Amino acid sequence: MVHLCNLTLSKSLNFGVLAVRRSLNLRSNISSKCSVKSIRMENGNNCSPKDASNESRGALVVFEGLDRSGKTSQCGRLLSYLEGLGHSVELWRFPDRTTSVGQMISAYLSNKSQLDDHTIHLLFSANRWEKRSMMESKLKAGTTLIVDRYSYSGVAFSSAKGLDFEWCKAPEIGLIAPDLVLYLDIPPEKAAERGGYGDERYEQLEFQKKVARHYKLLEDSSWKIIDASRSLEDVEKQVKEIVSEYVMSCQKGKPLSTLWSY
Ligand SMILES: Nc1ncnc2c1ncn2[C@@H]1O[C@H](COP(=O)(O)OP(=O)(O)OP(=O)(O)O)[C@@H](O)[C@H]1O
Ligand SMILES: Cc1cn([C@H]2C[C@H](O)[C@@H](COP(=O)(O)O)O2)c(=O)[nH]c1=O
Repeated sequence: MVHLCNLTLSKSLNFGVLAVRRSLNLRSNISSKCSVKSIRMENGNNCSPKDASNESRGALVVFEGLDRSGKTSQCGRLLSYLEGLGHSVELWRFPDRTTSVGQMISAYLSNKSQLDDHTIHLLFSANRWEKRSMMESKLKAGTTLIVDRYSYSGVAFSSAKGLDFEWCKAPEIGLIAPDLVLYLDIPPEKAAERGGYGDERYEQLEFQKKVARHYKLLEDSSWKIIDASRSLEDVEKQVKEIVSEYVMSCQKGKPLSTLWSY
């Protein structure tokens, strides 16, 4: 089914570099605009007809899961692994607290400010939109992006507060769809036993149980569920086994697509 999306992408705002850019950059074919017709995909819509041209690109690999499920630890390990294989790869995270929007989010999460639930939801989304065009450029230039949290966190956490699920998804429509979502699955009670839990606003056991239920509603064909209650090394091994295949298929020219299919 043909689906019109007519996206006009904003120019990238300050690219607060959490990203670690290293290693070989195999190609440079940078286009930061996309204004277009799209075709429905399994977990999203094609970004533009041009993106269906089988050009080599980097993969968008997203880690999701409850607070303290081990995402940051696994992102770091995967970064080292892919760099070791000679890939161009960067590590990103959302919220990106370095931008002015990100600083508002950070103040909210650390209980230094209060915001209406809808407002903070839209700020989280805006924080992804301000990176959207840079994300597309990097991927098209052949850089694989490992991203610590993305739109799924946005929807799972806000809908767990009671906001309408579809309303929560709406501002994410048109962001780049991940090629792979690695969901680190852990019982909320076990995550709560891990270091540093309880420092920020959402790190409360009963709330995290609700978030886990809302995450499950978001699972689609791009997801792989990983048992994150195992050792760091066992989780790392499984992540590596899964990711290589996705990086290769993007190198072979899998088209970019956008969130969100219905
Ligand atoms: N598989 C594991 N087994 C035991 N401890 C782990 C494992 N993975 C991570 N940890 C520990 O749990 C804590 C949280 O890990 P990490 O920061 O990677 O999680 P996170 O999902 O990124 O957390 P958050 O979302 O709250 O930022 C750290 O102290 C880390 O060393
Ligand atoms: C991206 C995103 C995150 N959240 C929540 C999830 C976590 O509780 C915090 C971020 O903590 P981290 O240690 O920096 O991962 O924010 C959210 O509610 N909505 C989002 O879009």
